[in-house]
Amino acid sequence: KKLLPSKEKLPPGPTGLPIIGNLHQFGRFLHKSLHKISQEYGPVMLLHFGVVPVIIVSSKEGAEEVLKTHDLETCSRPKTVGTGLFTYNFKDVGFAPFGENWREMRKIMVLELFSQKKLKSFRYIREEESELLVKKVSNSANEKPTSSVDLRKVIFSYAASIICRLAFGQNFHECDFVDMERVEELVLESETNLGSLSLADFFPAGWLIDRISGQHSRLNKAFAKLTTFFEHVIDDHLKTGQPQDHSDIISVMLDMINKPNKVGSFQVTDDHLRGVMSDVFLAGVNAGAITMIWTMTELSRHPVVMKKLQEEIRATLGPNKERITEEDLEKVEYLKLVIEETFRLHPPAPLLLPRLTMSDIKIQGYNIPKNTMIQINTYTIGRDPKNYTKPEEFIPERFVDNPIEYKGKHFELLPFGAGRRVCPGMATGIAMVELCLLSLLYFFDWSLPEGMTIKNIDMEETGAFVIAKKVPLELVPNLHRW
Ligand code: HEM
Repeated sequence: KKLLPSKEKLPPGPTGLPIIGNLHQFGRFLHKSLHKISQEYGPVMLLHFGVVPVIIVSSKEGAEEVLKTHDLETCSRPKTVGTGLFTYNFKDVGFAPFGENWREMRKIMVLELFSQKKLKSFRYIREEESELLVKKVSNSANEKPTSSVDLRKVIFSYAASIICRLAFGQNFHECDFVDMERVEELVLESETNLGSLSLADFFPAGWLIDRISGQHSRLNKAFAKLTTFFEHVIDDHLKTGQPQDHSDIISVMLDMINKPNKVGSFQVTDDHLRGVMSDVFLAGVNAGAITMIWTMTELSRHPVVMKKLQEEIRATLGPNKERITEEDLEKVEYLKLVIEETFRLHPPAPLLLPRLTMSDIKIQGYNIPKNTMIQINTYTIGRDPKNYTKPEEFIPERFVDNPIEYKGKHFELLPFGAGRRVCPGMATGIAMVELCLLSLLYFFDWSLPEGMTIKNIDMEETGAFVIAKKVPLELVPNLHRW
């Protein structure tokens, strides 16, 4: 009652139980449970996660109001136990509440990683890593009999190598403190714990149950692994005396930590450095890798689309190319549509990141008080028959001559979010995704492992904020003969 003082014109929602609210109505995946509940209660709902009221928005119009009309009022983030831990007490970008800390960290991140200049100068890293990826897959294709490839491993290793080279200045192919073969385990475990809901988030004495249930210890163990990895990276920078050369974001931030600022101005601390590393490593590797895996999965389930796509790619780029470059990305129109369609059906972060209202606002005519958490369900928006015909089907052609694109201006497709908190890594993420897919589809013909049929392809999901394919995708690569 205290949190929602005005009963006037609140959104509808299912009646909850005392203390636990609506938690008992949720299944394993929040986005799917909320999708189901929204079919009954409509596109703006009020639910209670324990004692915490949460507004769920599941329509294009509602999303536009939250992310565009009320951008300044809704651009803060609520705090949870998991996000506090993995972001070094909200000293990162993704989960920092709106304010100076967020503004300064986002500025540094954009300048050091995502400016036009950086995007251009990091191009050779992305291209080199995609060549290495092709070499790795070729090795399996050259084996006799040809063996299948675990695309999850290969793709995670590709994404992690790019992110770590451009952000941490670290070439993981030559580094002995991280096992690149198992990098996906580190990323997926950290992300799942970061996004997992602790009871302490929803009940006044929930922390006690978290300790008894083991949730507290699980979070801390996963966090310790990630921290150990970061400490190695930082030590490496300190050892080689790099802080002054400003060649990567870690060097730049170490330099800022060592130079105390004038009284009253913003001071970068050790926690800011680790918070940014956490964002870059988890957000940067995970969402991109997951998108590539879902795209290859959907193509394997739709051989007609796969064939059309490969024919278009090979006809456009011509035969016997030695390597794919980012210039080639401009030429392959249908690949972009296939990725858009994958984003629609498998948005990597289906609920985006939660928002917190900073003043009283109205969404679709309902009163939403200050300090209320808002979740936008892009999973439902992507499946809304008002936005898309035959929404459950994978039809990339729906985007032909269609102005909808994914950059945050069209609210029926929001894989990167929109507004002030839109993903700053969008251009890097999309370049990584397109380059990897183009390389895999130009050089190889793909088939399912022996005995497997399209019907057996498992579509089960896993994850918390970011939703991945649970069962690794195994496919057999065959080098394409011209
Ligand atoms: C295909 C790749 C990617 C996808 C689909 C993706 C998706 C997203 C989404 C949905 C959000 C939440 C936006 C919102 O709440 O409105 C987000 C935020 C964010 N992403 Fe990405 N992302 C990708 C790549 C990257 C990369 C490569 C990086 C960094 C290396 C990155 C760093 C971040 C950060 C720091 C935020 C938080 C922004 C803020 O709160 O101000 N992302 N991303």
